[in-house]
Amino acid sequence: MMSHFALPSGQHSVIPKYKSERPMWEEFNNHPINSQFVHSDARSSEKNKRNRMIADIFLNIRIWTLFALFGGVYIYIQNHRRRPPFPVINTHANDLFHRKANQDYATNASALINTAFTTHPTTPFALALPNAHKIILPACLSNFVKSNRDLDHRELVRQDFYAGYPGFEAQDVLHARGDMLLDIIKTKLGQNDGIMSVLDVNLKTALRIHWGEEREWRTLDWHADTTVIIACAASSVFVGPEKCDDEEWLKLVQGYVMAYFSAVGELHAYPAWSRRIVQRFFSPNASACRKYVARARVIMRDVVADRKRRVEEAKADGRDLPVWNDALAWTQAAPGGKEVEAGDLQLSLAMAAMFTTSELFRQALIDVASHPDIIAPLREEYQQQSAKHGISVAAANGMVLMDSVLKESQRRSAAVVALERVALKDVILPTGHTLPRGTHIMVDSTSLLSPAHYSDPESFVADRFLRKREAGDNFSQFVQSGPDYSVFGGGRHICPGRFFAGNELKIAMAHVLDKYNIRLKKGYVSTPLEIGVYKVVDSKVAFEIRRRTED
Ligand code: HEM
Repeated sequence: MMSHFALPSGQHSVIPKYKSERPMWEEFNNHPINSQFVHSDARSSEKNKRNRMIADIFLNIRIWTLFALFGGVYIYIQNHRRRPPFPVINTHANDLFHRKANQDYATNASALINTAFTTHPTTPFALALPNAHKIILPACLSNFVKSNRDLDHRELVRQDFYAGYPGFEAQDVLHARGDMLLDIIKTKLGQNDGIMSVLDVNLKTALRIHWGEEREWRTLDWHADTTVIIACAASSVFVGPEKCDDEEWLKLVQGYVMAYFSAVGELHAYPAWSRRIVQRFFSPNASACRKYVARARVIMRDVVADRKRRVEEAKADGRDLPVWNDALAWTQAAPGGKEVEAGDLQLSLAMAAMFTTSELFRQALIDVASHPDIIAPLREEYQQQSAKHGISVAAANGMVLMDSVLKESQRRSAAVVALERVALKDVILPTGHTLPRGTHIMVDSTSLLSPAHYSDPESFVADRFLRKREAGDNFSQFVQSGPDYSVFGGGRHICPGRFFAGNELKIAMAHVLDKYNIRLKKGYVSTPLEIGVYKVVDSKVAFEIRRRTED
């Protein structure tokens, strides 16, 4: 994965290479200058004495008893401290190291939650995750959670995703206390006609390069060939023309996102006290993150310097100044933007946008390929809208069937919880229960697959949300959040990137359907994979494509 990395030129000359494989202290003792102070016989008898002392310590039963005692007290305190003031639904007797609880969580979370609601229909209960207890609140509290300012999303993400650890700087930037990046996402990315044509051109190019022009059926390299399409589209708007189709940059952002989320998953499994040590010294994914950050900073500093140079040259020549319409330019122009490493900003955008959007792209592709009768109406809708409005926000807004398809795919592949928050102080719930400060909460979202809310909830119904929308339901558009639909969150933390994600996905899906025939391998039935309370799109799909002849 790292082979594409060239270290910044000249770096080897500033970092002196340590010349010996021996431990540093051994070198110190053996160095002529130091050894002259110690006579060699005296030195060896000293060494023997020291070795005997170490052996004595390790063979001493009292020392081991002390170790065991401290260990036991530590585990007791940890378990005691971690116990929440609500019933835990995956607790087991004699499960000292939470192995059974973790196993239950990993393989059976949604069933556990559904069962728990039969005994606690309107009151909170707790779910033990490998890194913390999470309190699950009933969906009837979702509006309370969305509007309560003492229940914070950003602080939760900072805690759960280890902001402040070296290599995880993208997280620090994304969930920093200021609003610079969020404002840019909200104001510049969402409803900006200027970026629609950029997305359009780059998606066409990305599909031609990565999916090809082959007129015979072939199977995609599913994960890589779908992620790269979203990476190219997003990069065209985030980093701009210099790097949006640069192979090293595209690999870097995809590699960082993958390494970062893998490292976070690994760290969850370690006790809190050891995570910084593991992250710093024993996690290859975290170490990859540090290298990616260092390289991203170098690349982005060069791009920023080059842009500055071009502006200066244009000024000197009396030419019109060059203008860039991308997140790099917007952040550079924003107050405080220049103080943040441009590389970190880019990685943080990639982290927020890449995984979420490419997962939904994959799910929508699977759903549409599994329901081929919907393909012709979707193609027709795109043709009509682009003929009427050109490639624009208005055209994307007019793609109402595609909007419904995306929301339906999202409904079926969403996590069984939403609205993850941490209590910044003690919070009294409308149920009368108190959430102590520091409590992590999630709100039940199992209604997304409940027959009480959706007829035939397990099935993909392409126009389900379109019909609701036509019947006057205000919460049925892709970007809308409602009391029972919080896949983009809600309240002041609602995902600011949802408009951009919607536009990007609509154009990406339209181009795929316009240019390719798509299908799943014959007989293949795909379902999302549940990992705890989250779901990931089927990663093993044999997804087949063929370039269409009509153009
Ligand atoms: C299908 C794609 C996406 C999904 C499903 C998604 C989902 C979410 C969710 C669930 C939240 C938490 C909201 C809450 O709990 O109230 C969130 C927050 C956020 N999202 Fe997205 N997101 C997507 C795409 C994007 C994109 C494309 C961007 C950026 C360009 C983005 C940027 C952010 C940011 C910055 C936050 C933090 C907001 C805050 O803390 O106030 N997201 N997203």
